[in-house]
Amino acid sequence: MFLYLSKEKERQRSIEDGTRVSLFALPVFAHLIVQTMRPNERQTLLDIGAGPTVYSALCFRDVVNEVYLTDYVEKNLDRVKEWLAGNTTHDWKPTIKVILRTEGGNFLQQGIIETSEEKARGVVKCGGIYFADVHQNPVVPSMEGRQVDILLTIFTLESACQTYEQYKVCVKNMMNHLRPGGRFILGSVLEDDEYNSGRSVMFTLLNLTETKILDALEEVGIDMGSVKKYVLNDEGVMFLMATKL
Ligand SMILES: C[S@@+](CC[C@H](N)C(=O)[O-])C[C@H]1O[C@@H](n2cnc3c(N)ncnc32)[C@H](O)[C@@H]1O
Repeated sequence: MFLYLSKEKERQRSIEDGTRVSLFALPVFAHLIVQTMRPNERQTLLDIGAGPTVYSALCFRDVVNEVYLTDYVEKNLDRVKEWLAGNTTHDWKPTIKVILRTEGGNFLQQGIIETSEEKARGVVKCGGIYFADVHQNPVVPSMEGRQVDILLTIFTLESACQTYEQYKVCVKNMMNHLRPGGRFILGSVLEDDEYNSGRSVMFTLLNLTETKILDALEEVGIDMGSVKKYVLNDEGVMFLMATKL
């Protein structure tokens, strides 16, 4: 029992490390999208491999009308459904504070944290919470034949794939859910084969270089001239946003 609890704590800490970086990158991309896409061009966002998290809904609450949160693990989807129903045991307020601070907003303003969380719930209520498997086509069976304006996937492909060949197929599968002219947002661990908290290995990962990732995106019709990327060498992660041709 003790071992289980301590593993769970470490898992939580490792997820928090990744989160810190996401909460910097996603609000920046959200801001860029508002500046470059008209409201009617940015109605829908699909997050593939959201896990038990609602970061994308929180960061894009004012950018799109519908957010679809998806994952492979049913338990993760249940956590998100609990949050949507207002029954969550996880306190999202500290996360919302960080997002508001990155956005340059006044997180001390009375009621702003609660309002922001309600807005995020609203966009997920207009969207949905679905099963996804990046190895399948369609990746999200409930959205078969549907394409969204923004497709986002953070730290998912490298944990779901064991070979680079698989990775390229999964990128292709996912891209079928993005409309031409839509934005693709990727967060990836670079040049590492394990996701850890510094003390123990949490997940094994496909070891990816920046070049390999960019090559895979070029093959599936991403406009390479549109790529905006942040490589955080100290953290060993890359975030990028690009347009599908
Ligand atoms: C490291 S977590 C990232 C979660 C979240 N995106 C974040 O930034 O914290 C990787 C996620 O990928 C999901 N995943 C693993 N295999 C998958 C697959 N074949 N299809 C879709 N999602 C998958 C896992 O369930 C997990 O939630």
